[in-house]
Amino acid sequence: MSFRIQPTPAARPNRCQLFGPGSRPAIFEKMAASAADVINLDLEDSVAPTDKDSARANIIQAIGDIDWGNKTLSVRINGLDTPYWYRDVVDLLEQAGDRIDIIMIPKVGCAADLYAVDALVTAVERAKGRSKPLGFEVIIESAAGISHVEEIASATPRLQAMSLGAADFAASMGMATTGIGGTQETYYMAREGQKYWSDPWHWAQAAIVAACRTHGVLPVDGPFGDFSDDEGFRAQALRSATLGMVGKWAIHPKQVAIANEVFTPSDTAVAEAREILGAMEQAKANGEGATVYKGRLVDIASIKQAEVIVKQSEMIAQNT
Ligand SMILES: CC(=O)SCCNC(=O)CCNC(=O)[C@H](O)C(C)(C)COP(=O)(O)OP(=O)(O)OC[C@H]1O[C@@H](n2cnc3c(N)ncnc32)[C@H](O)[C@@H]1OP(=O)(O)O
Ligand SMILES: O=CC(=O)O
Ligand SMILES: [Mg+2]
Repeated sequence: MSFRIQPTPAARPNRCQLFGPGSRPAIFEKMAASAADVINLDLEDSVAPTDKDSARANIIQAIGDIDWGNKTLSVRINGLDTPYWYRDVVDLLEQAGDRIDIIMIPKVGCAADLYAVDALVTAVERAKGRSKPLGFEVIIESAAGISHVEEIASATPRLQAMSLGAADFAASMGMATTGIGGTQETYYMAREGQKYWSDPWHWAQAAIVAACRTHGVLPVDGPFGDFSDDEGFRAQALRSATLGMVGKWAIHPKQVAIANEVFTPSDTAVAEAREILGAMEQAKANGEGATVYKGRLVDIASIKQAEVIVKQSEMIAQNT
């Protein structure tokens, strides 16, 4: 381990973030009743420009009126290149009360974007005497965002989570696709007449996970647009979990259960992790740093791997 210890991210479940347009208040109660850990009420791209003001008013009303239980409640504000974002921040902080936990800042391109929002949020919080500091989450969904991902991850102590936004990311990168996440038909290797599909999101996800883990931020996989494709959603979520992400967005309620299942360590995985910890306890008692578990090497690094699974499982059990 480096002299600098890797910080621990917020200890809260973030297996699924369920989105809904702020211009569709009829679904807010359904979102609150869902099994998602995080609710994202949207003011940005699912809301038409003509509906921005009414969507903001809907969300402010609903934050106070609806029982959101123990969910993390987040509002996605508009991007810093729009005329809407400052009004989103000011009205939410001045009118929505303390129940809002986080704002999600889209299309972040550099640390200075977060500095600007932090300055505004801090001023309004001080003016209003808000007792609970507002958290931030960001979406990496542009060429600039992925290029500056590490400085963004370290930009402010308010930052709790960072998502990959596959739709805008693809557009910004000039990728030849209209698909939102998942397998891309044209991204394959060919050998002996067979196609072998590859994962065009992998490198961006890995960069996000590394930046997040360096700075104690939760790495999250963003939307999977084809909500009729459960198998595709599950495969994408499994790849994200394997890379170190802690959860995934749902853009339709049917995706929530799959995300929760994938990002909750299974009983089998937890049992095996505990057995590895037991095997290493025994090894330690024997004065050994390494031993054999089910025919494979386990050593002191295996303790840390097993602890990731056990701690995640315990944290979820304690908070859901
Ligand atoms: C690229 C990005 O930025 S993604 C993030 C921004 N996008 C969003 O927020 C979009 C969120 N999703 C939606 O708006 C909707 O789910 C849509 C438009 C995709 C589909 O909506 P519908 O056509 O109503 O879906 P469908 O008919 O299958 O809905 C089934 C039920 O789930 C409800 N429902 C639909 N979406 C949601 C949601 N996001 N949250 C909670 N409930 C929902 C419907 O009201 C319906 O309820 P009912 O059975 O009581 O009538
Ligand atoms: O905002 C999300 C995206 O995929 O774009
Ligand atoms: Mg986007």
